[in-house]
Amino acid sequence: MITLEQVRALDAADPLRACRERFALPEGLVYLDGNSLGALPRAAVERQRQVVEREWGRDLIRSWNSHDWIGAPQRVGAKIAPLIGAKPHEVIVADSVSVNLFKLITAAAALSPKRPLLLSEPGNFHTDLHVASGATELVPNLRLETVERGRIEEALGPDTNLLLLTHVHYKTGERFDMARVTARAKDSGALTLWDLSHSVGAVPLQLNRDGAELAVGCGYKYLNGGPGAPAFLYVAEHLQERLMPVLRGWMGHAAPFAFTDEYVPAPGIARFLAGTPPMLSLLALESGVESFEGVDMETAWAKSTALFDLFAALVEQRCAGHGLDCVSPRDPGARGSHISYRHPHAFEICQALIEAEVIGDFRAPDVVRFGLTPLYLGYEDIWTAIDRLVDILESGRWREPRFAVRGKVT
Ligand SMILES: Cc1ncc(COP(=O)(O)O)c(C=O)c1O
Ligand SMILES: Nc1c(O)cccc1C(=O)C[C@H](N)C(=O)O
Repeated sequence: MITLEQVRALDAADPLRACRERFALPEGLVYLDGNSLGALPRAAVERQRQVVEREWGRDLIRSWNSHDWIGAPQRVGAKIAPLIGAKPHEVIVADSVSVNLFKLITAAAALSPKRPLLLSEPGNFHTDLHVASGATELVPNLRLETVERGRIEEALGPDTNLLLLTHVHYKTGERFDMARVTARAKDSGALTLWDLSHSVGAVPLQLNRDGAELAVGCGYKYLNGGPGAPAFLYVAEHLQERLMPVLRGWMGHAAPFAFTDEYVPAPGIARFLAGTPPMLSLLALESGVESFEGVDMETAWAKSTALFDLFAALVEQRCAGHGLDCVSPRDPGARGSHISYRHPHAFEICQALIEAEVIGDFRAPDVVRFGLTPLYLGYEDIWTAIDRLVDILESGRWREPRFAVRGKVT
């Protein structure tokens, strides 16, 4: 039996406890949705004020040079690099994950025009599959095939052009073995493009060590970059000069201010910029990435696994018989930083929890999902969340009709 005293002892011994102060979170709220929209870093508030009032308001267009706005995509990319085990010049911030997927799929597929297969898994995050299907209409001969994750390695072959996978599954939290899968794909002559949206800032990543060549990732989840924060993309050093962007914007030109008709890609990863970066959002993302300062990802991951284990154990201990079925792997090496449960009334339970100030989210058709963000969650938060969940399940309050009302966003 886990007790509140034991849980409080975990908080007292938590090396990341002080990090919570880096975030502005409403009192009494248990926020378990940082894997969908990260919390607000306190530093972002002052930084945004400064950017708006001084850099935009006073210095105006001079800020592109004087405040190095123009260098921000590379600068913030370089700050993300240590979180993913990449070199600073292998990461750049731009656009959304969806757009970056398009850029990398179309550029990478053109490297092997005789190989027609773009391989992914069914149930991958839908934007990945949608962008991939659009790319097949543009790249001659390319076709998209999805194969269940357990059969992906055997599906790789001489026809495979590109393997497109989400490292940590957005719904279940299942995690691929990046090193192994990348190596298998390489053996068959294919490149792998990893979507790190549910991994970056959550699980320790070593892209260089694991041989990863292409990746994209989200800025507004665990990186705490704010709603609609720009995303990032990674291209391994040795591939950068070989990839020719299809989406050719002036910011990715070798000399944007030469205003020439001819397209000459910028050297290195900068060619994957397209249009003008959204400076307010990009600088908010910089504050979000800086909220990891001094945090070792192995320490964060150790806390994530402990939060997960506590959550799972408390559900087992206190919610037995209420039909919650954990769909996330128990093996920490095989999962990310969220825990998900299947339940026929997952939507209503999720809504009742939100009313009780425990914010998780619902993923259709029947999953309630809880993000475990070690920087700003304490162990007692998990205890409180389960306390409120128990109350909702035992009282049957989730059956009240208002909890069945669906908004546009879940
Ligand atoms: C795995 C995954 N890929 C891509 C996206 C979409 O990213 P964006 O909205 O930046 O296109 C999300 C979530 O939004 C996601 O979870
Ligand atoms: N991007 C989102 C949004 O604009 C509204 C609501 C949710 C999101 C999300 O990021 C969803 C998230 N990618 C997921 O894993 O489900």
